[in-house]
Amino acid sequence: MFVHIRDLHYKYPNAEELTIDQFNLTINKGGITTILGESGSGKSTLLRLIAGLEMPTKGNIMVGDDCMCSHSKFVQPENRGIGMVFQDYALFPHMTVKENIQFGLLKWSRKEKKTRLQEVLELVNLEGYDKRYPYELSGGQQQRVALARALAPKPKLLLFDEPFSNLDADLQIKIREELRKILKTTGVTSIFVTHDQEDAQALADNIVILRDGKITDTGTPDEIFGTDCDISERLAVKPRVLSKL
Ligand SMILES: Nc1ncnc2c1ncn2[C@@H]1O[C@H](COP(=O)(O)OP(=O)(O)OP(=O)(O)O)[C@@H](O)[C@H]1O
Repeated sequence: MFVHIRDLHYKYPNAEELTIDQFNLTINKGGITTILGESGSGKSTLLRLIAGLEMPTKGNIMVGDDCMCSHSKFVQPENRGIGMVFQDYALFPHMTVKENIQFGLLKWSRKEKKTRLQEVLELVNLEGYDKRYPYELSGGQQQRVALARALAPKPKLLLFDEPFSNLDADLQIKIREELRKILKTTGVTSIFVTHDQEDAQALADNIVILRDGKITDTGTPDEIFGTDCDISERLAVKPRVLSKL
């Protein structure tokens, strides 16, 4: 599913300034795009707008045939074909891996649910873990369950908000390599937000650099990081924004 963001502006009702300012972006079907920016640059806000959890103040976001603008009605992301993975995994602690993964498959038949559970467990390399509870899993395994749960309903678009920030450095490298392979196998369009340049470089087909709610640069990882130019200047958030955190 392609994503087309046109002239997007967003201001929180209680804020004085725009958090997202004249943002334009097209993401092709099947692509992996990373939004890279420092704390306070507007990454999570942008992701919430794409998910339809906030509506634009101005401009619009097309996710496939679905257009969101200032007067759109709220629709649950999963009903728009959008899956989300957060940094804290957001697994239900009282549910097994199987129950967590099948949670979003309410309308599926028993047989379809069983087949899909096996498919996604295989995809994330967790066959045989279906009866475990989240507290019986390592951080990396919990992250893979969160991914399996997001993939289970066959979303057309997957959104990731700092998905690796709770993992240690070695596991982070391993999981992001696995994740890139899984996403390319499924062909799902994906958007990551992160402040981590290595995540952005290792995962993305395309990188968008966000600063104070505006795009300062876009390109492939080679185009963004392949120069001698220090990108910290392009990432730096103005102190006045940081002072609000
Ligand atoms: N509910 C809110 N009301 C008013 N301002 C908000 C609200 N949520 C976030 N902001 C402000 O919007 C700006 C962007 O916040 P956002 O969470 O999108 O940034 P971020 O890049 O995801 O940061 P981080 O990496 O720290 O999560 C910040 O200045 C923040 O203070």
